[in-house]
Amino acid sequence: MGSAKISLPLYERISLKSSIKNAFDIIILTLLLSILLYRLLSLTNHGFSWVLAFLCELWFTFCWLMIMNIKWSRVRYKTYQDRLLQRVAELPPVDVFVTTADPVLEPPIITINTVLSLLAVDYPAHKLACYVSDDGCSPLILYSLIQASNFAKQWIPFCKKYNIQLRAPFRYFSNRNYSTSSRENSKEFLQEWKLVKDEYEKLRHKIENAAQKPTPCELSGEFEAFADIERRNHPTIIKVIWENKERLSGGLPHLIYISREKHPKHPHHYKAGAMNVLTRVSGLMTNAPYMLNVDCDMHANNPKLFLHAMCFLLNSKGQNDLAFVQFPQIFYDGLKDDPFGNQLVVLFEYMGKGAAGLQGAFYAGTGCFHRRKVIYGASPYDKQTRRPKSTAINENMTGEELVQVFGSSKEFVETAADALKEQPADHAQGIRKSIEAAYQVAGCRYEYGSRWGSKAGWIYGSTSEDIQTGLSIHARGWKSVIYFPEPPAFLGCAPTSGPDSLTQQKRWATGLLEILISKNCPIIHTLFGNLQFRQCLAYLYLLFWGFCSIPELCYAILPAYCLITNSNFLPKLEETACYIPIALFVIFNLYNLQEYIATSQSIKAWWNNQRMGRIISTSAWLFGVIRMILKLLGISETVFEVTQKDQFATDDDNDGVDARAGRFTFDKSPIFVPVTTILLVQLTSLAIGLLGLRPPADGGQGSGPLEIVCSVWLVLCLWPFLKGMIGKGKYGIPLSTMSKSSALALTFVYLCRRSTQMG
Ligand SMILES: O=c1ccn([C@@H]2O[C@H](COP(=O)(O)OP(=O)(O)O[C@H]3O[C@H](CO)[C@@H](O)[C@H](O)[C@H]3O)[C@@H](O)[C@H]2O)c(=O)[nH]1
Ligand SMILES: [Mn+2]
Repeated sequence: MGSAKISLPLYERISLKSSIKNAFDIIILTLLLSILLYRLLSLTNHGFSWVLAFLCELWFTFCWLMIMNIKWSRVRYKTYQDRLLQRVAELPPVDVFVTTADPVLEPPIITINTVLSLLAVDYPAHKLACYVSDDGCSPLILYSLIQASNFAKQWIPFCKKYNIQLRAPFRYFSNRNYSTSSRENSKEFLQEWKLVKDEYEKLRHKIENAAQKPTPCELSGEFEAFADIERRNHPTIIKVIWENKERLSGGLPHLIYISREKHPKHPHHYKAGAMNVLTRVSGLMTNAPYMLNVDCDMHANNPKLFLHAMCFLLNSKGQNDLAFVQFPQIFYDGLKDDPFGNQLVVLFEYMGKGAAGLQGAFYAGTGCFHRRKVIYGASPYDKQTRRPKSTAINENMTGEELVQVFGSSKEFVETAADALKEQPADHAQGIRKSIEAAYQVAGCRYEYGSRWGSKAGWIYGSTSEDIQTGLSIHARGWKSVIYFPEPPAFLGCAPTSGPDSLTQQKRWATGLLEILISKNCPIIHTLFGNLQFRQCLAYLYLLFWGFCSIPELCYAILPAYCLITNSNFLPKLEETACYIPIALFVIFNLYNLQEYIATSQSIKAWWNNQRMGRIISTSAWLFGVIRMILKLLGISETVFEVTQKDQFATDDDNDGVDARAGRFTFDKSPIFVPVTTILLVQLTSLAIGLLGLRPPADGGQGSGPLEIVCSVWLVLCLWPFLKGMIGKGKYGIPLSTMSKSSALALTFVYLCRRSTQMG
């Protein structure tokens, strides 16, 4: 092996700068600034609506600047796996974490498919350990994992022998189109295929049957710990389901089940808490220098994904300050044309790759490889001094300092010291030797008096623990990348209903605002830490999502207000200035549409996303703000509401998916009130405007066609709600929501009318 080869980089970073796109960004910015200027110059001739419009547009311009900041430095990467295998004699160990929280919302069959896909990746099995955290403390999950590990003994050799690409069995067996190679058509293969498929079907039935029963099996033996326990009040349960004792590279990786202790009196910090328990228990058992974390619904879709990640993490040149490798969240069996705007393709393509071109990609909570020492709170080396940038947590800490940060478990603190020094773990005694210590560090009181959740591990205090944790990593000066391999590394489930998407967005908005008002605010990290200025702006763009609801709401109400009061907030068609908003509207939407087309999505998907954008910002994000205020006032705590995961196609086609699946459904939740109200207000104002019921205009400033166009556009955006007004059952807006919204809409119309009479 020549030394020239050794020095070849394992990945390449390619800039995606596009001057055409930048030109359009600038055109849009110029138009926004022109509107602002026009409003300032004509402020004296106009009243309240003009000022409000100005303030909203000021906010939109600010947001646009932040968006430009992210998009202007987009990068993509390319990895060289062949060089990796030439360069490293031995691949490093990786601990894999899977989190699940509710056996009903997250069916175990989905979780075990994720686990099976990860156990079967192309990576030496004795370097892998898979830890499953079950926050639902469900014997069904343990039962399913035990069954799955038996099946794995057939599944993994089968995948490796025939080099199967899709290693989540439910996906593989529902999709056979690509098995075209001659080997895969041999008689031997077909026989084995049939055998494995039958075994998988048996496994599936076993789990489905077990799910029907109150308990999956008798709660004795391995399951005794689950007898007489409550989900929110129970001791720790840890089970080593499988240990690769002989440390065979072709064997089955370790598989460990963990349900951490819970007690109503002690906060458990949702997913972040679960991740920290996984971190500690794995530290005791295997202490791999790298860890991969995935949500239970995100199966591995590319068997080489670990090698891709290692190309980044082991590339000596950039190695020193690269903290994590994120893979994008991509969803399988998404509904046609993304009716609920939750497939996030454009978000990852532009914002993900954009942030990667700054200090680093955002951590998205799943599909991410971390360095253990980074999660433990270490800082990167300063290039000049060759010392860690910040001295708080580092490899030279004394035993006492380690205890202050990592808690009182002597065993764990020893492993943490090794992890910080990047010293390989000693596996001689097997993983069961530390089981007692593992019970201790999984206890609900363990973290008191330590720095878990503040300086070490996943950071607490936000329901968007992913962004918060990534931010604290970047704040120490680390970098990160996002990589889009082909085929995608992971595929997961997106929420399959309108309400679920709104709940998810509400949680995100709340969590992001929680970060903004915490001491983890990016502005503080830029002033006093190592967060780069442009990266800070990129974070602010995300953290402000919730606040966008207020200008969006005001701007949505403006055309209606103008139609009802016969005033205007946009220039008249006679004025040349009217071309500014018209041009902005057309160019902005075409620009946005182009991003959907460039990512191979349909025009309908663009339309659905932009319309969900209006719905989400005026409902879910608004509730995010309300939740944050309630938390600030100490009235209620924020909670992590787990998203329902559905498994679609188990048969050969997915046309079987209900044609109505994309239709919006409603329930009694107050989250539907604002949008319903906006719609009612638009309809009323259009009726007033079109039927000539407007009051006389004040000095020739009456509303014009542009206000009508805005109002009609909004009605089109809120079409699912219009359908909901006449829909029945779950497709209809409940009467209680309708009455609340009607009352609000009537009050609004009345107030508008009164203001004209008084004015
Ligand atoms: O108390 C809890 C709550 C949730 N989870 C797990 O957290 C994961 C994410 O939950 P999900 O309901 O799927 O939320 P999503 O909105 O789909 O998740 C996105 O947003 C979250 C932050 O809001 C991130 O943690 C996720 O990684 C990211 O995919 C799942 O594996 C859950 O099992 C727990 O382990 N414990
Ligand atoms: Mn999810």
